[in-house]
Amino acid sequence: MSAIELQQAQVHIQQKQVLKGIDLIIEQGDFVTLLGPSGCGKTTLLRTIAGLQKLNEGRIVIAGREVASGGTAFHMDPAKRGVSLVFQSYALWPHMTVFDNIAFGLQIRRLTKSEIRQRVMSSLEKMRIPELSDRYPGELSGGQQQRVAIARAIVTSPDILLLDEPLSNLDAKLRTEMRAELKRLHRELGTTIVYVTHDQHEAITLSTKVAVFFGGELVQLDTPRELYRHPRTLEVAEFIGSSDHPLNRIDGFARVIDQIGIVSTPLGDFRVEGDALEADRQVVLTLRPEDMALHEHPGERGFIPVRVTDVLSSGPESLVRVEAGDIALTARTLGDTDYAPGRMLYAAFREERINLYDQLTGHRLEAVLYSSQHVQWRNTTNENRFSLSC
Ligand SMILES: Nc1ncnc2c1ncn2[C@@H]1O[C@H](COP(=O)(O)OP(=O)(O)OP(=O)(O)O)[C@@H](O)[C@H]1O
Repeated sequence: MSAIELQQAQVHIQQKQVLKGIDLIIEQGDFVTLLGPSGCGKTTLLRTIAGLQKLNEGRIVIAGREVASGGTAFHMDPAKRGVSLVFQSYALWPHMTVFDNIAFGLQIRRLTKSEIRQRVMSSLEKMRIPELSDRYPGELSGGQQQRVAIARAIVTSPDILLLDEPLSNLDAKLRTEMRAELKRLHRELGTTIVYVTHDQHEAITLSTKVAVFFGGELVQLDTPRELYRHPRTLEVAEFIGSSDHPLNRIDGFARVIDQIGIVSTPLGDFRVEGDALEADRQVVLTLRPEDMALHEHPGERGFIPVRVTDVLSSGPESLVRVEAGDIALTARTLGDTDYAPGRMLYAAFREERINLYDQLTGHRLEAVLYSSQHVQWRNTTNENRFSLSC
């Protein structure tokens, strides 16, 4: 039985369709991150699962029980859904001690005093802050307040924990620390976690699966590794790993010649195997900066000559920006690389990491590309071209 199942979930807010028919299955014990740019509907989806937002169309099923249905206008009370929500703002009561903040949810369940004490302290221990139990929220740092908010959410042993950008108010160092804590907590509790963030680094390091949203639609649900390696659309490819390490994009034209699939690009021809090349079409090849190596010599495999434009070094790694004719490319290298602008180098691609997209639809084509081992270097008038030899 899945932990959460959304079927064609639609939500309208003030005449606007904020969620456009979401189909999403979250398995028990998963740590699923809802990721996407600001305004794509992540928080709305979390609030709809929690029951703080009404569903207009579709169904939501939690642990086998229907909790919301657009068709029958059924809406189960949030308190009965077996979920616990932690907000971005910690929402602690300032006039209560940490202990009382956490105990509050248990007191209304009519547990005995000793049961409450035992559960509150166990929850504080899980968050590694038992010594803070008598303090007031105003006496705590941001990171400590966030730990208390999470301790309060787990004290009722919910089956599902919903976290809405819980780390966004913390500084970078604390955020890294809390990420590790959340990962540990997930491992130890085995609770299903649904986590909202627009920070892709956070999504990739924390989650068992990432759900990527654009404009109220779920575009891809995958493991972090698959999402990074095989983004389903160009939009997802650009979004994942974008800001610091821009994706390399090369336009091409795919066709079949003598039953061999070929993609012609300004950098040369690639041989393609796959079932997606039945018709001539404009395509885009993408390659991450770490999948392009730079060499000082041309080698035997027909590396592509490139000219260095600049180098951005951050110490542990360097981004080397180069040009191959009109095409700008970025390579990511380990260490403090230093090439003078204008220097000629030779680029080699990890072909198995190249993704191919239909330029018109932006969808990824199922295809495998081969370049160097099938391509012979040809010294033509245009030094950036190399040609196919099969
Ligand atoms: N109460 C509301 N009134 C009007 N519009 C709303 C309301 N809540 C959400 N919206 C709209 O719904 C869309 C999705 O909002 P939502 O907060 O779910 O996005 P988000 O992906 O979580 O964004 P962020 O990362 O900025 O928090 C936005 O266009 C937002 O303006």
